[in-house]
Amino acid sequence: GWPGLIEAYRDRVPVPDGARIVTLQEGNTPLVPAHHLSELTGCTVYLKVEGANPTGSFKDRGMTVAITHALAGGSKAVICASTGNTSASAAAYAARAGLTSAVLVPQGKIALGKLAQAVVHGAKILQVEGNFDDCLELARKTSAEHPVTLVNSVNPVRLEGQKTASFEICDVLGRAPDVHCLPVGNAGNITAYWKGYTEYAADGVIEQAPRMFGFQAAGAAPLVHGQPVAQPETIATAIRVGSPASWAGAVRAKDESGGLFEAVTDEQILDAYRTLAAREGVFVEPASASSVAGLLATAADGRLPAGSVVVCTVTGHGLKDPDTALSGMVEVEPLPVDPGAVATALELA
Ligand SMILES: Cc1ncc(COP(=O)(O)O)c(/C=C/C(=O)C(=O)O)c1O
Repeated sequence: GWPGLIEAYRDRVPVPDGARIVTLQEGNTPLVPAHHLSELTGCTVYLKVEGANPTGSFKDRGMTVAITHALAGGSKAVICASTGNTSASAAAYAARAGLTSAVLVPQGKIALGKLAQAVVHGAKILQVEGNFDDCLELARKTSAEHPVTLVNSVNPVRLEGQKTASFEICDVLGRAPDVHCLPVGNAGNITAYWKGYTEYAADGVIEQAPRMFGFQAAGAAPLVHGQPVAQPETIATAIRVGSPASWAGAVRAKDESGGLFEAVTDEQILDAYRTLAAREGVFVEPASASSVAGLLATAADGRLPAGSVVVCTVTGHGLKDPDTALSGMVEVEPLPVDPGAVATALELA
């Protein structure tokens, strides 16, 4: 069976000699053909469904490596700032490794499912009076002054794990896509994908790396504006980041690949979110849908050439954010135990 990322890409993911591998068999996620999106755009579109990872987001790719390194280095505790998925993943992998974990989350801005994960895995959860950017600064300062390992994506080993998604895509398709769309918050993931594609291209595994299309929420789009956003706002709380830690890496990926950054509104994100669930059968959290919102926007305005082979990474499972999913629900009165009532309710009668 699938051994997990480190074993699967042993020669490409560095771990300390003799290290005990901490894995939940993350990776090897589905690359689902998106028939409806392909029809809509005139492209051949695939979804890289990262919600299929053990804790429901792509963060597990980086965390298996970061926790393996932390354990090998004799750490007893790890810390991270998070909009939710990093903390969920850190809590799970730390628990598996017997390490304690501390997570700093922005007050009131974390999706329910992610908080539940950090709680159940036994993380020490600290809500910070500030946004994600404040949390990250606090985590960095705390780990600089105390014996606790920082496992945010500023820790480069995280990106060594996350780059494996590019390898999987090329291994399955037998080539790189022409264009890769993904949501961008703290910008570790776009940086990691570019690293993976360029490593495969340098080794001749693929001929051409894709153009990287990074999408940010319109209210939290520092890379689009070229400057930090002081008060980032979006329903897509996972990418509610005003000053990406991997800013330079993201700009390098965009420039070197001939790609682009673009903003998508919360409305476009929610439309894509609903279309994914209703037409492709794929349930993702709002931030993840921004990659598909961007696909649709750039196909509509001609920046995405028809006939392109496109992969959209959808980064987290929809169950992470049940509130947003249920916000569209119409309340219905309970029915009597009567088939006639059901038929009427379903307008079958
Ligand atoms: C579902 C989902 N989609 C996209 C992103 C953006 O990735 P980056 O651009 O690499 O930050 C995140 C990031 C989450 C955190 O940063 C965190 O959990 O602290 C996410 O959870």
